[in-house]
Amino acid sequence: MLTLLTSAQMRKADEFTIANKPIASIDLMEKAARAFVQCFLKDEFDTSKSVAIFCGKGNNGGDGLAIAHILLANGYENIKVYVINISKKQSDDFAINLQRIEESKCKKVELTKASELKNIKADLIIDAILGSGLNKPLEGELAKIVKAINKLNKRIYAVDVPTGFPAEGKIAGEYNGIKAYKTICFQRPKINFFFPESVDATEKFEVVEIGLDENFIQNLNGDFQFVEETDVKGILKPRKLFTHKGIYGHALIIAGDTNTMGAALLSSMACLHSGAGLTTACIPQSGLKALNATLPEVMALPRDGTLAINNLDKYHAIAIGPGLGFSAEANSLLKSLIAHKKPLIIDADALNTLAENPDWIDRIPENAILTPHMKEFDRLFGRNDGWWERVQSAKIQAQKLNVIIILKNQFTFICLPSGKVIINPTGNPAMAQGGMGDVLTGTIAAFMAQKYSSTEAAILACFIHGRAGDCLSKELFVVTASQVAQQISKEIYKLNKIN
Ligand SMILES: NC(=O)C1=CN([C@@H]2O[C@H](COP(=O)(O)OP(=O)(O)OC[C@H]3O[C@@H](n4cnc5c(N)ncnc54)[C@H](OP(=O)(O)O)[C@@H]3O)[C@@H](O)[C@H]2O)[C@@H](O)CC1
Ligand SMILES: Nc1ncnc2c1ncn2[C@@H]1O[C@H](COP(=O)(O)OP(=O)(O)O)[C@@H](O)[C@H]1O
Repeated sequence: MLTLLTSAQMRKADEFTIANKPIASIDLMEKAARAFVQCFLKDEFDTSKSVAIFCGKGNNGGDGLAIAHILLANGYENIKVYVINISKKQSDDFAINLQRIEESKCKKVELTKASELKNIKADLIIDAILGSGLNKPLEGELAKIVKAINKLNKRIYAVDVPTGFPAEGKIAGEYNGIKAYKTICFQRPKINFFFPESVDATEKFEVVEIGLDENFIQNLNGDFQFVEETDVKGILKPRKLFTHKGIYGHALIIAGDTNTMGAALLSSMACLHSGAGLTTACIPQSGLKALNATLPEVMALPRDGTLAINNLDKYHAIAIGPGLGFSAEANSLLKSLIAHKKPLIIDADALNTLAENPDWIDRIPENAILTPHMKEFDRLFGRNDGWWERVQSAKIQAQKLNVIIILKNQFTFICLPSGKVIINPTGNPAMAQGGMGDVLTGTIAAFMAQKYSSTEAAILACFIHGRAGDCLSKELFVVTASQVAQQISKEIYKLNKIN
């Protein structure tokens, strides 16, 4: 699991590396600039293009100056550096690199006013005005300069973080910073890149390694962690010889209503393909035919208004909610399940039922998993102004209630009772279609039935669900929830095989 860093922690990692490795601060900057250029050249190999590099006077600006130097050495002849005179202060490494630029053939001008930008005719722009040192919103002439740079309408590459975009913390109001095509950031992605608001600041980002001390970074107490394929491989267990269906647990999916039977089918299908030994779908009578016709492996537990919780003892994991609707029976089932202390997943309509019965929330069993999307989360725990606030709130609730909150989005945030937030990197917009969350719920239920811990089940399910969508989307514009459900077994197989 990769630990993500705040800007303050990044500075600590920087200081530690300089103090403990044989590398001086200016050489670390040079290394960062080289790593940036290497990445930049993968996209931009036409050295006849002209490049305008906008530099502030801190270390981000220092990087920009070093990048100018290295690009010149790589055959880019038409480089011009614009030093933005926004402050009297300058960092030591900026000063050293400025001296180097002044001694080179690189063209350099000082820029104080947005109006001076009118005549700039570069093919490409590199933004090195402000990086992780941003400590207040952009305003005054600097805001005007940034606006004018955006208006040049050229492809912008940002160094480490686009100027004006906070690397972490609340993203306030309307974004007025640099709108980059790509941000090439150092050692770790910025936490805020995982929130939807970042689309205004950068279309994409790429992380380059600059040689900071990895041991030190991993031992920092970072709240945010990032799942890697190796983590998933480390958790997944192979199916052993002589095992039988009883070993892999019995999952119960309480889902579906007259008009939303599909949700129950999708969840149950995903549960089957994710390896539960037995899957039972608790559905309305009206859905029996559909279930038997489409998923013959799944058993049915019809809901006829008399279902009682003592029928549920034999199940190893219970998921409730997909397409469940809002009946008195569904209400009382959820209420009694909460008291039942079984491995539990609460999704969709069951989350909305919880929101209408807030006094049940405190009684949710330990390590239960809640899988809200943004709207369901806000209904449950109150409105949030932006994603930073929402994830902070999910983090607090997961700790307070001792549950796992899987806050779903393009990047899904798995908030643990320990206060850690695990970011899932898989998944893509081809998956933005109804039923996808039902599939995730079935997958989590299957892993819980197979006796993975709630945390493991959450990590495995989110990663593999997204990976299935990623694999399918290589040749499909949109992937359906059924396709993802059916792909899951293949993805588990691939991950297990290479173990
Ligand atoms: N591992 C690492 O960490 C490495 C980091 N490296 C690089 O260092 C970068 C961080 O550099 P940095 O700390 O010097 O900050 P930077 O972003 O250049 O800002 C400078 C000054 O700007 C000012 N300022 C802030 N907000 C403002 C505003 N809204 N409007 C106007 N002014 C504003 C503020 O001055 P103040 O307000 O305090 O007077 C601040 O001190 C990082 O992004 C990466 O590129 C690599 O070189 C190597 C390894
Ligand atoms: N743009 C996207 N990128 C990655 N994953 C996505 C994207 N859009 C949707 N998903 C995934 O699809 C699922 C959608 O869940 P949800 O909104 O509950 O769907 P539904 O209610 O239709 O079943 C989540 O797991 C989410 O992470």
